[in-house]
This record gives sequence, structure tokens and C-alpha cells, in this order.
Amino acid sequence: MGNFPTTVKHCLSYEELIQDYPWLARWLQEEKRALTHEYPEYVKIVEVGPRDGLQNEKEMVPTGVKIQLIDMLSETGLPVIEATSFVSSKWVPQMADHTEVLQAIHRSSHVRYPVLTPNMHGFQDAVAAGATEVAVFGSASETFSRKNINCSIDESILRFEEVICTAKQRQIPVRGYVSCALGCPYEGPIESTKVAEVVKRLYELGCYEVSLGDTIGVGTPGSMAKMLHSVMKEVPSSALAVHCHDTYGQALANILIALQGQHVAMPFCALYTDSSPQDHMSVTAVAKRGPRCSVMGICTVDSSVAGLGGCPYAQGASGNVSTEDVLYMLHGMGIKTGVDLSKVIEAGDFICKALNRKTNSKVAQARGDYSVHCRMKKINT
Ligand SMILES: CC(C)(COP(=O)([O-])OP(=O)([O-])OC[C@H]1O[C@@H](n2cnc3c(N)ncnc32)[C@H](O)[C@@H]1OP(=O)([O-])[O-])[C@@H](O)C(=O)NCCC(=O)NCCSC(=O)C[C@@](C)(O)CC(=O)[O-]
Repeated sequence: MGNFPTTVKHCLSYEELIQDYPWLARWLQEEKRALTHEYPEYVKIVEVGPRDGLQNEKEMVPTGVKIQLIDMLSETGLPVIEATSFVSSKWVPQMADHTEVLQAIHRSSHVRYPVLTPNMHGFQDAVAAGATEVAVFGSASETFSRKNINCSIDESILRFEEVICTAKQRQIPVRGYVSCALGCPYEGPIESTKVAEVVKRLYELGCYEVSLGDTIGVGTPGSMAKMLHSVMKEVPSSALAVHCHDTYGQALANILIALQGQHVAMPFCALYTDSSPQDHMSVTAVAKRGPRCSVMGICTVDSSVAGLGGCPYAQGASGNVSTEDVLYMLHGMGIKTGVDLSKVIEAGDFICKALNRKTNSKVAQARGDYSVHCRMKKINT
């Protein structure tokens, strides 16, 4: 940065910048680089509401309500709906009706319905009930692993290995989860290298995709970026998903960071009014070196209708990011999902009425206010 002159030009828009600095426009074109981040054209939404959203409900949700919720979600264009989990009913009573749910839903040929299976017992029950895709769930935190699935990380990997090998023989795809990727309710911050290690182990065992769980929603765009950098040294972004809870209101920002593709760090602060060709060279060098350069480009996002959710073994964790809010953001950015937002809002409305609670989705709340506002306007005009 030694050559840079000292006067900083503030608040330039992109258009002003390329007008003032024609070399910059040329450079961007030549190098096929953009001033903005790149985002995927399509994002796959994995709807986890019927499982993650409902597993923590204190009152038993009637099986018929769960089935109707999944059936409504199946009509929305969602490609994946996590239907239930085959865990011990002593541990998670809310999921005790897994077999009835899985057998009664109307499966759409366009939708996949994975179920959670922590061990061979769960896997066998799931397959007997007609599961065609399963998910194993581990943790980057030793304590959380013991609290959640009653075994150490190493023991869990041995259990998953058995599940994954058997699933492979039956051509059943297996998804993986790594909880506490951005913090643990018992241990606090978790080293991103530890997260990367567990993700790598699941991926190498044969999980086609590993979802990174911010189980208690403590992550920020900064910690998300740091963790993803570590993980992506081991596993390609195409095999990763993000699973954000919204406890601290950071979920959408964290998702956005995960989706960002090639980002050329244009050093706006390093563009100076009396810029000379030498400065140009230095600016280019800085941009090429890319001190803030990131390549995430993840294109799978887990979310929950109406923002329902929480983990029974993560006290204080609030719901998952709501599917409605994620869709609104993605569609607003021109990113395709194939999902009909209005239909998801309807499904959210249905489950919120059944649970006698207000939606956690800002978009659903705003839509409600908006339609009331429109109706009122009609009445008043
Ligand atoms: C994993 C276990 C089953 C181990 O449970 P355990 O007690 O250690 O198991 P065990 O092998 O010692 O067996 C004890 C009893 O459980 C039975 N058993 C054994 N396995 C099963 C099974 N699969 N289904 C039904 N029953 C089972 C087994 O047959 C035996 O029955 P008994 O002889 O006493 O009558 C237990 O700890 C458990 O069910 N934990 C619940 C975990 C859970 O569902 N957590 C919430 C989901 S994870 C999550 O939400 C995070 C995530 C994925 O969303 C991502 C994120 O946000 O980070």
C-alpha cells in the first residue's frame, strides 16, 4: 500500500467509480471480475419444520396435523422436506409417531422426505416404515454429542459408519449434520478446525451433503465466514448446507455469507482522488491479493416453515430461520428456488393456528399486516 496517495474519495457509487476511473471498468471486464458478490442462480431449500420445527413442542402435536403440514408443504414446490426422526421416544416423545407420519403422508414424486436416524436401530425402523433417504446427526462439540445422542463424537462416527454402509448397500442416500458449528450451549465457541474435522469425517464416510448447524443461533457473518473457510478446505461447497437458528437475529445475514461466491475485495477505501497509473497498479495488486476475498458459494439452505424449532438439548435456542424469510430474500435477489412463497405462508398459517401461536416469520407477519392494510384501504375507499 506504500504508493497510495493520502486523500480518500468518499461515497462513490459503482457508476461514478467507473466514470471517474475508466481503467477500473476495463480491468473488471478484462479480468471478468465484478464489484459485487456472486450468488448461485438456484438455491435448494431443505424444509426442516416438520422435524426440527416440531420436535421441541411441549404439547403433543396430533399426528394428523403433522401429516397435513407435510402434505401442504409438498404442494409448495419444496424439493426436500425432512419428515420426522427415528429416535428414542423416551428422549424425544414428540417424534414417537414417526412411522404413522411417514406412512400417511402423500408423497410427491418431486419431493424427497429424509428422516433422522442416529443409529442402526433408528435406520432399520425408518427403512421398515418406508424411508427412502436418511440423515445422521453428529456434533462438533463433545459435550453436546453426549447430551444429544448419548455418546462421544468418535463413538457417533462409528455408529454413523454402520448406518451409512448399510444405506449404501440399499442405495439409500444419507445426509449428515454437524451441530454446534458456530457455538455450543455447554462448551461455548467451537474451533472451526474441529468443525471441519467432523464434517470431513462424515463426508468421507459417504454423506452426500453435510449440513452445518448453528444449533443455538449464536453465529455472526464473521464467525460463519471463518468456519466456512476451514470447512471448505476439506469439503467442497457443493456438498455443504447451512442450518441456521435465529436466536440472535443473525440467520439471514449468515446465510447470505454462505451463499456468496467469488468476491473480489475492491478496496474502496484505497481509491484516491489523485489516483495515478502507479496507484492503479497498486489498487489492482491489492484487489488481486484480495484481503477480503471469499469463495463460499453454498447453495443449500435449511429452514423451517413459520420459523418453528429448537433443539431439546440446546436450551434457549430459538427457532430455525423461517422458510418464508429465506424465500423472500432469495427471490428478491433473483435467485430461483422453485418454491411458492404464498403457499408456504399458508402452510405456516395452518401450523401456527394448530399450535395456537404467532408465526416467527417476519415475512408472514408483514404479509398479514399488508393484506389487512389492503382490505382496510378497500373498505375506506
Ligand atoms: C440416539 C439415542 C437413540 C441413543 O439412546 P441411548 O439410550 O443411548 O441408546 P441405547 O443404544 O443405550 O438404547 C437404550 C434404549 O433406547 C432404544 N433405542 C436406541 N436407539 C433407538 C432409536 N433410534 N429409536 C428408538 N429407540 C432406540 C434401545 O432399544 C433401548 O431400549 P430399551 O432396551 O431400553 O427398551 C438417543 O440418545 C436419542 O434418541 N436421542 C435423541 C436425539 C435427538 O433427536 N435430538 C434432536 C435432533 S438433533 C438436532 O435437533 C440438531 C439438528 C440436526 O437439527 C442440527 C442443529 O440444529 O444443529
